[in-house]
This record gives sequence, structure tokens and C-alpha cells, in this order.
Amino acid sequence: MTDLHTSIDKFQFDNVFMNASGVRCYTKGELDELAQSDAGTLVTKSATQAKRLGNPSPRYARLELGSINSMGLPNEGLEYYLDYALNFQKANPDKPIFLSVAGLSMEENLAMAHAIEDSDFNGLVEFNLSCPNVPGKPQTGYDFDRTQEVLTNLFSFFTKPAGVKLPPYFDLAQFDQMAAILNQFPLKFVNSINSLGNGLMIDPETDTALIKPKGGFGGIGGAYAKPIALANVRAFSQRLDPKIQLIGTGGVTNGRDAYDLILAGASLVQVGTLLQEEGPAAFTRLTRELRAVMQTKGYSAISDFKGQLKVLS
Ligand SMILES: O=C1NC(=O)NC(C(=O)O)N1
Repeated sequence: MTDLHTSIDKFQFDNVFMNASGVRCYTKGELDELAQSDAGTLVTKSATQAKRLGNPSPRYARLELGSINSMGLPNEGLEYYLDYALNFQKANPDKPIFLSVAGLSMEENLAMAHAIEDSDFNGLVEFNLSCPNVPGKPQTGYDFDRTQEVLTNLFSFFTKPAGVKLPPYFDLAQFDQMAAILNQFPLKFVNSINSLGNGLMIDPETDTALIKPKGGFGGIGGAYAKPIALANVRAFSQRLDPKIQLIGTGGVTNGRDAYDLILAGASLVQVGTLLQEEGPAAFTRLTRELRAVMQTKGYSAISDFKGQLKVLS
């Protein structure tokens, strides 16, 4: 029998699959649906301190090979998700979950980190350094000095298990630079990638941008993202301290896509666009399909093939 058990640091998961932050995880009802699905764990919508309405609609559109979104960090505020997480961990002591935060300033990130540090939350925290959709706000992950500064301030007091959600990088020198920064900090994981920032798609009937915010600019997800996600997971897997594990996100539409992210080095696989379009039942199909690929390859455990991508010599 194939076993999809995986782990990050001391945290054990009975299945490699989970949602990508932002997808079907805004409300407690949605989060409960994820918890009841075949996913191994879940992550909350990236929180800001105060509730946010986000960008004007239409702000999400399905595309032929994925999606475009400019949600603008709509969320119920940190307290709402912290409250959910504290109740969840009481009821599910053996199922660690992720809390995502996306402060719009250094002060906001640190204030939320203090609130979490002072709480009884015992899961993992994902610091989102890569939201591309807040007008006027650059992605922290593309500013290496700022990333260094945020992480230095954060880990001067934060002791709970944490990781970062990164934007996609497209240059090997950027992988080198970013990995050199990340290796300085006690991160448990790096989640790569967030959506391909600031894409644009057009309605062929009206010659109009598909979504309203930012003149139609939004993050691209789905199959378009797979080759970039594979490269980013692989590049960081080759450069990061082995203590920092990878979460692979981007382009998962079937079991083979998940298998490929694990080959590239991922310990957990997040699902975004597919989950948005297919619903939590997608985890049942993905689990079945990944098991089938593993069986074909003669693998019975994730550790049998994680990071085992071969290259031509
Ligand atoms: O980090 C994010 N990535 C996205 O693609 N969209 C959301 C958002 O816009 O809130 N945030």
C-alpha cells in the first residue's frame, strides 16, 4: 500500500496535500470543509490585523490553463483565524494546521507575530512575503534587503515554528541571494511559489481586461505556473539548509503534478486554482492519482522519491 505520510520538523501529516492560502479558506465554514476533506492539513487565508474587504470585483477569473486573481488580501482579520486555529487544535490535537499572515507593513507583521507568539497556537505560521495584489504595495519577497530586515526583526523574538511564502524567482542569482538570506534564520519551511504576479488576460468579446483591480493585472495560477513552481522548489531544495523543508505550490492539476513537485524536493504540496474550481473533493482525486503514480514507480512512501529528480549527465 502506498503511504502519503509526510512531515515538517516535528509535525506529522498523514497526507501530502493541503490548500494554498487564499483558496476556500476565508471563513470558518470553508476551513471546516477543508478539515473534513482528504487533505492532510490546511492553511488559513493570509490575515492582516484588521478585517479587509480587498479589491473590487470582478477580481478572480478562470482561464483556459489556470486562473488570474487580484483579491487584495480580503480576510476576516488575524483574531478570527487565530480563534479558529485555537479551537481547531483543541478538537484535533493530532492534526497540525498552518496560520498565514500578510502584514502590509513591518509594524503590522511584527504586531501579528507578537500576538501569535503570545497565544497558545501550536501549529505552524506561514509569513506571506509575496502577495502581488495590494495596490501600491511591492512584494516583500522581491526586495532582498527588506526580507532580511523583516526576518531579522521577526526572529529576534518569535519562537514558534514558522516559514515563508515566496514569490516566483526567475534568475539563478536570485535563488542564490534569497537562499543565502533564508539560511540565516530558524525557518522550518519555505513555501514556493505564490502566484505569478501581475499577469493580464483579455475578454475576447469586449477587448477588456478580465478582472477589475489594477487595470486587470493579477496573479496567475494553475497549469501556467507548473514549470516555474518546479524550478523554484528544485532551486531552493538545492540551496537551503536541509533543516528548512519545502512546500511546493503551483500548477497541481493531477497526481503526476504533485509527484513532480515532490521529486523536486517538496515535503507538502499545496493546491490553489484546482481546489478553487473543483472543490475539496479534488483532494480525494489527487490522493488516488498520486498513489497510482507511486505504485507504477514501485514506491511505497514519499521519502522513497522526495528530492530524487534526476538530471541528464
Ligand atoms: O498572496 C496572495 N497571492 C495571490 O495570488 N492573491 C492573494 C490576494 O490577492 O489576496 N494573495
